[in-house]
Amino acid sequence: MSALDINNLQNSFQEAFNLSGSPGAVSTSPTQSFMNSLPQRLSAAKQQKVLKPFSTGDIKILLLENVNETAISIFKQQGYQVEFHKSSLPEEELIEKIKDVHAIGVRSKTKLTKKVLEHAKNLVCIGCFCIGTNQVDLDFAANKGIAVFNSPFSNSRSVAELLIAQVITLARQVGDRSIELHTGTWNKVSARCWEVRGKTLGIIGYGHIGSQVSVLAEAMGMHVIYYDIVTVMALGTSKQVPTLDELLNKADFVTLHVPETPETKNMLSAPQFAAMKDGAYVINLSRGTVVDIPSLIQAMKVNKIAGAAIDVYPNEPAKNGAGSFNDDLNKWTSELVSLPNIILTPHIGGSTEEAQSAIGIEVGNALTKYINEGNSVGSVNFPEVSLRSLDLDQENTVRVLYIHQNVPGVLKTVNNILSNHNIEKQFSDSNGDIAYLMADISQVNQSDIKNIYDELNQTSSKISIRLLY
Ligand SMILES: NC(=O)C1=CN([C@@H]2O[C@H](COP(=O)(O)OP(=O)(O)OC[C@H]3O[C@@H](n4cnc5c(N)ncnc54)[C@H](O)[C@@H]3O)[C@@H](O)[C@H]2O)C=CC1
Ligand SMILES: O=C(O)C(=O)COP(=O)(O)O
Repeated sequence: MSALDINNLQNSFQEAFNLSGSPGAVSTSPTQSFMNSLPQRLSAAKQQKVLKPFSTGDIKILLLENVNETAISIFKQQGYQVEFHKSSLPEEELIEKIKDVHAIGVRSKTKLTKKVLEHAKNLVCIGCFCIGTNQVDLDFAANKGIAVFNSPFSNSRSVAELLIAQVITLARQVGDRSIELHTGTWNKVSARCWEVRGKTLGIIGYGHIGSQVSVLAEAMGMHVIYYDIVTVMALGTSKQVPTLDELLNKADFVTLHVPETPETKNMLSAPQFAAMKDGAYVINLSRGTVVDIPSLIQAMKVNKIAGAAIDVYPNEPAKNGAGSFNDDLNKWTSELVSLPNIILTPHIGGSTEEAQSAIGIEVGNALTKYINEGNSVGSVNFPEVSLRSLDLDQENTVRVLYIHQNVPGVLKTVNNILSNHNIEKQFSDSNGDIAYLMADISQVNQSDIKNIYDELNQTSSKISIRLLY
């Protein structure tokens, strides 16, 4: 089913959206219900405490951190209710708002921790409108039946291009010359300014971004070496080196493109700076936890490191504005800004029109397909399950979405519950402790729907259930 076809999937019913409190007798007919006005249906549902067909107009989405308008437009086309904020929210406000919504869209700043997610009563999915997903407690979300989606490479090129700009900017001390001239000082120098041709770029993390960087750097005549925890195919004439130390010993420029994990925390600290060539340059466009900034400051003060470009920080301000990047946030900020040849950018690696627009479309469509169809393809914490579209021409067909613990015997129990009906199609997959079964069943009468729901709800390994029709 395409994103546009999803518009048609209105005859659906979803207890997980919790529009009507606990389930009671089913009283609305699926075909008639979509024709009713939303306020009518809502008020009927509230009074009778019935399970009722789901309408996209009931879905509430909270979008934070200036998620792109392409996503807003996709959600509005579906008729979802969209609440949009330009910045992230303080934790207490986030907790208040997350209680009510069915989906939330964030970028890299908003932390969706266990503490926050515990308050989410209706949440079925999270969209990270970026690459990184370290800001979300993925395991906790999965165990709560909340699928998380991201955009794995829509901003990779933007990051790689910025890295190339930073390599040349550092090699030529462009930042310092620009600051000087802004304040009226003409300082024409060539000492310790270099071409990048023939120099060695060391890439730590040769994934989507690192490998793109490799191609661009070689086009400028740089030699490329890289270090990664897995063996990755070398592009062009680049070479993988077996240890981080070897990379640090050989590279003129060291650039980081690893995710935030416990293993990458302070990956560059005092011993690693000591292992680098005298006069090397460091660039961090990955995550603020990966470089130990006080050690970097020290290495720059003794001229071990000739320059650095930093885009990401352990603590980043919640919103744009003057005075927000200061020592209250990161204790060393004033020391960092006073160093020569240091380029500081406010986490803009992925911030281009092209990237943001593409991310909005990609994640917007992924959330829509999950909400409307149960299709979890692309999820980072869930089994990836999809079925072709629900056959709307076929009367009395219901899609069962059953998220459960991955333990023996579940399929037997579930199929036993579904066995009075014709199982048209079914797909099930697991990812660690979580499993997800999707089935389209036909020959289901209105009165059967509540029974199916109740029986599935009593199964011991159930995490969450949605029924769409
Ligand atoms: N500054 C910005 O605006 C942006 C920052 N990022 C950051 O860049 C990171 C990398 O992005 P992608 O290249 O798309 O990720 P990716 O997942 O395609 O590649 C990451 C690579 O790092 C490697 N790796 C993981 N742990 C490692 C370790 N301990 N040592 C060495 N290698 C290790 C992986 O094997 C993989 O090849 C993201 O996780 C995100 O944190 C991404 C986009 C924009
Ligand atoms: O894509 C990523 O992981 C990034 O770091 C970019 O984050 P942002 O969308 O700019 O908050």
